[in-house]
Amino acid sequence: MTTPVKNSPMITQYLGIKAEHPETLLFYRMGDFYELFFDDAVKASRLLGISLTSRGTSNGEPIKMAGVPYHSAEQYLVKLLSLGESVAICEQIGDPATSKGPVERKVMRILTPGTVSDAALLKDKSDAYLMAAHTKGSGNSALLGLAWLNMANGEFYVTEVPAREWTSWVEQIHPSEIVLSDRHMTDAVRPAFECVFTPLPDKFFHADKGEAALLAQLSAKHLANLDAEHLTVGLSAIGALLHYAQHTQGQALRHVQGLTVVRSEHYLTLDAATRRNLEITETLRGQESPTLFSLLDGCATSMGSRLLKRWLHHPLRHAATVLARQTAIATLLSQRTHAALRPHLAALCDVERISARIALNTVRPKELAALRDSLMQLDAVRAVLPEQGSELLDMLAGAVRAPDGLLALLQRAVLSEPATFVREGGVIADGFDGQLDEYRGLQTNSGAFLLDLEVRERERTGIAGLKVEYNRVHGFYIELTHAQAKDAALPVDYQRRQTLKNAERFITPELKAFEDKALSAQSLALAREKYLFEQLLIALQPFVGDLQKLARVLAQLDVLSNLAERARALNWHQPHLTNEPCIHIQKGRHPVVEQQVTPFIANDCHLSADERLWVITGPNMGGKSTFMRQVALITLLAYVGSFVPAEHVTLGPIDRIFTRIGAADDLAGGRSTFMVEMTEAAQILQHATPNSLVLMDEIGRGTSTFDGLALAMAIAQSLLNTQQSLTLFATHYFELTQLANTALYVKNVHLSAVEERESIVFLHQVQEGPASKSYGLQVAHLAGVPRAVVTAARKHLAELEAQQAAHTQFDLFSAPVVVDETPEQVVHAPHPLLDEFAQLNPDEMTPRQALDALYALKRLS
Ligand SMILES: Nc1ncnc2c1ncn2[C@@H]1O[C@H](COP(=O)(O)OP(=O)(O)OP(=O)(O)O)[C@@H](O)[C@H]1O
Repeated sequence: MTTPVKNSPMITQYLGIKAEHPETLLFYRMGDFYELFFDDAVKASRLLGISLTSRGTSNGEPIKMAGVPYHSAEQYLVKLLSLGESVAICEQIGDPATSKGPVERKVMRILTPGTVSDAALLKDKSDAYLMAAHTKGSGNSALLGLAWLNMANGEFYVTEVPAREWTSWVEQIHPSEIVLSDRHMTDAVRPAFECVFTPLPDKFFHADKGEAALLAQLSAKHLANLDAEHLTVGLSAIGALLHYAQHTQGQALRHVQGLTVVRSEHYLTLDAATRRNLEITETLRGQESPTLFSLLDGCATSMGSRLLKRWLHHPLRHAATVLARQTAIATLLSQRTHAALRPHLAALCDVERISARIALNTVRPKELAALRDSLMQLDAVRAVLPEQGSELLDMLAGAVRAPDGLLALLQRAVLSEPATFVREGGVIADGFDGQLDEYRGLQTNSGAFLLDLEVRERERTGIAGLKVEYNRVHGFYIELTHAQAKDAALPVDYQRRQTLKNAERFITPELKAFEDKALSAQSLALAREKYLFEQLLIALQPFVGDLQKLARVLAQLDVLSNLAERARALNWHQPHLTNEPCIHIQKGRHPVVEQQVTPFIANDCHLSADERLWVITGPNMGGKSTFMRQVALITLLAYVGSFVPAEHVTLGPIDRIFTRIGAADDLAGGRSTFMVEMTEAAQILQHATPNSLVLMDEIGRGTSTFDGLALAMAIAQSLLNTQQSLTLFATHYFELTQLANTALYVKNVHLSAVEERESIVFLHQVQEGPASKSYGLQVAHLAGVPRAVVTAARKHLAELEAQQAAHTQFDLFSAPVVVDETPEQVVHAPHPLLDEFAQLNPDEMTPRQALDALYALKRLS
């Protein structure tokens, strides 16, 4: 037989609410504290380092309890969210004075890592996205629907892509939280980085419901109006996303007013490995600097910094938009406007996030005051913008306007320096509301009234020493000494209020009426302000859409003027775009490395349909990786619309940048160095096109020499002949430099270095031809490998070279004998092995066959 559970009414209420939020920490408001109970209390005390106590019993057991003060809850919430926890905020909504039993409470909103919008809980310069994902079909044809929302500004996106691109998209968007059907929640779907996964019942991922929710959210009649008529599984993701987002906010998402349908063909694709390798916003070690973003971000506003980050991660393929940005930067530079613009932009508040907070009814009075002050700056911003030269700037300048009526409303409604919270009062401006002015008048004018009353009562009673006074316990009173009270014939309306040792206190009907008014004026004023603030928020709702547009305009101006300033400070130049697939860079530099190394040696790069593949050799530390990355970064920056770190650049249309750089184990993912290397290579071979830029650094290094060489050779040939991509191929396999002798469109270059006694001096110059040697021993010496070891290695090397010379009829490192030379083709003295070699068709060989063929060649030598 089970004994009934004995709980207090309050704990019964708590358990009822908690049952609706089993996975979420419940912050249960009790007076000035948020309390947590039972397991939540244990978890919160561990995560937050707050003390664990107990209060009362449940079922005979002490109830564990931990709490945080209401006024400093934010710091605890920041910590919990950063740890990936979600918190349900349960407020008291009933009046404690009139409640029988526990005061009524309700969960007002749920804070989750992907749905926060409070400025204090978000990073200034980063966006936090909530994403929902769903798939349809299986195998190679499986389709992935992704919808993602930036709760802090209302931006809402959807796309449908092949399901195999899951990791790449998740790493690109980098959401803080991903909502998935509980059917799909497996470890296999988890991407490499930390992210919170929230399972939802499968019924929420329903395309029809998604369509209905989307149309209702955006007040649209048909999907075609939203350019979304082709969506299928994307709608399922949208449905779940909107449901979850509204559920957490406990209200409609009024700031979500549009949908961007993302199409891969709009953007230059950067796969996950490339984003990491190029260190766009995070170094390979996961730090925020030095990165391309940390170098470029001198934006005057947080809105600008966030937009710059988005731009850097989304280079465009639409040349006209890229050109428009370039022209805007050039115009700002030529008219030196960027410097004049900066102080005006720096004075602006975060219009983007404040508009979202207005829509979500979470805006604070000080934010409205900041918004008002920013709107007053807009004329000054517009005044310094160049009048002609860039259509984009003209368009932006035209849009730098406060929405009609908004500024006037804020000026009338909000005090110049309002209090932090409405509950403190002192938010609504004088003159905005007659009733509030009257309540405030009662408080401020009470001193004058009391003095006047005192004079009148002295006259009426003839007692010169009569005093009108106030204390908190007894309120207002007229005070007389015992003698005065006895002697005088007091007016009949004097009622005795209190008798003290030395004095008598009286009250009159007039004073009582005043007291009632004055004492209630303060609380009436507070209540009135709260009401007026709520009304103000309602009145502000229609402005949200225009404010969001204004925020986007200001952010663009900030990014463009920041890119202009950076271009001038860093000596960058405007790239030229052309229709031919090519990358021509003169005197290019690596933007980040050049800040750390002086002098940085600028280098050229020329890739085109006629010169598709550069085989890059040279010593370790020679600068191969730096050179390859700088080519990719210059390409990326050019398609962001920025100027670039090079003297002259001409670029054709580029669809993707692929990088296979560096070897890192993916221990967490259970993949070895070689497996990672081959997976990335496979991705490249499957997706690269003649318009792709491919960077291959030391492919094949992770396995045995022959396997590695065979694979490197076969991959290079495939890129050359099948994908026909623009390729930089850095390698330590000198055998690969032979490719230029047998194939068209290949060029050897090397990073130069000179020997100095036992050591080596790197020149970091890209020069034509293959490297003459690898300088491995000199680099080892430079790195501090003991002299004895280097000397022993030198001996081994001499022996190996002697053996090789005995077995080999040709010297891989010697310069080829040139018989005839044309710009397109170099003809070489025939070699007996080459006939055999020419028979091979690497494109049709498996890596194993390539390896076998290589052994066969070796036996022939
Ligand atoms: N163009 C340059 N001008 C000046 N210094 C450079 C240049 N390129 C590279 N360096 C310097 O050389 C160092 C090594 O460069 P990098 O890593 O690109 O060499 P690497 O040839 O790829 O070496 P490894 O083969 O060992 O990976 C860089 O950290 C930088 O300090």
